[in-house]
Amino acid sequence: MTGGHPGHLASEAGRALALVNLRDAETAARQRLDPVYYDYFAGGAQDEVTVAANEAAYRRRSLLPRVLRGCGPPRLETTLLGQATSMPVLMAPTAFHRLAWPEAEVATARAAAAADVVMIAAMLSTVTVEEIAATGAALWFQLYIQPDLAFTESLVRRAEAAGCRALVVTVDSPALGRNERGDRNDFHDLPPGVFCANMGGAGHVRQVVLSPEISWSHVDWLRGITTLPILLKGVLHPADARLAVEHGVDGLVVSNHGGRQLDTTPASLDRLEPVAEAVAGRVPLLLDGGVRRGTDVAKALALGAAAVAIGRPVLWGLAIAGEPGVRRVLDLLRTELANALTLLGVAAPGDLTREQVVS
Ligand SMILES: Cc1cc2nc3c(=O)[nH]c(=O)nc-3n(C[C@H](O)[C@H](O)[C@H](O)COP(=O)(O)O)c2cc1C
Ligand SMILES: CC(C)CC(=O)C(=O)O
Repeated sequence: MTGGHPGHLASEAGRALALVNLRDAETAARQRLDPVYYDYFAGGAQDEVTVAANEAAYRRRSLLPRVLRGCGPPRLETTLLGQATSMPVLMAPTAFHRLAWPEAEVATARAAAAADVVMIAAMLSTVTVEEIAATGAALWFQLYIQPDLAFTESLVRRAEAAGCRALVVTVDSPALGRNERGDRNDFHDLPPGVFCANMGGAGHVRQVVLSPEISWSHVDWLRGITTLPILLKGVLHPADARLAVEHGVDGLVVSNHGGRQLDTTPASLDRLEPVAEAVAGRVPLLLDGGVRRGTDVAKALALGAAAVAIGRPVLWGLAIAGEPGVRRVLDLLRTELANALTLLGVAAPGDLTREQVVS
């Protein structure tokens, strides 16, 4: 073999190609990131019990392949709430991409567009939703409903005008989770030049309000002001899933916010079946938290998710190499998922069945 291992290349493309899996991406990102920002991205609430539980839940379950089905190469294309995507994997909304890479969410969105996956753009992005949309990526918009409903409505109108195709309302955040890494690092403010671009205007940047006053009446209000599909992100209890359907919600993201809100909540994967039973197929379910392997995606789909979302791995790819880094993360997961489905003996994600996951 001639030439160096791609890891020896200094270029962004070389660094991206050197990644063999999503776990490598965290290791490589950690080497490049300011330790304070690494801690912000990697960390969770308090003892990080839930952060660990999310990944452990995938390890606890086994996959049961079928043989001799002659399926041919699997087809990964999926449609979610009318949105076509190249695979059942979305980018979860994550705040503050400029802490990872100068082009921030624009680089992330370019990777989403190149990979033909949906990016759920965070309300707390460091470039505006209009700039993110200008990349041509398929976007959904994540919203923290603000007590100032006029301001919240203005954000919804901007997301609609920018072409976002769904609203993802985060409901697990009536307060901020207690991130002790941030306390130790004294990381409580964004550095100069980094700000919540969607919250700006009239010369000042609004503080986000994570309000314990937000209730189902706000969901009803939102339902009344927009025709976009509404998903609630952060539902773990079957009773809440039922209420969501009754309130006209179009989809749910089963999520514990990557273990960053209430610590010691169960692994999101462990809540998928109870929530699926409660909604009984009336709305599609997404799942996030701890998805790091194609086999993880397969397990989530077999247990009832229409798709999964990944949070931190996107940030790791971004921190390593910007757009090519994020593309690499998505390519690796796509290749792993295709390989897993082939080995499972299924032709498409929708052909996975419940009994192919055993405990
Ligand atoms: C650094 C970081 C910032 C996040 N910011 C948001 C946010 O602004 N809004 C939101 O709904 N979820 C946010 N999340 C949660 C993610 O959407 C997602 O639920 C979680 O990251 C999934 O777990 P994973 O990182 O293990 O894939 C954030 C997660 C991380 C790691
Ligand atoms: C600033 C926070 C509200 C963003 C977030 O959701 C998170 O860091 O998990």
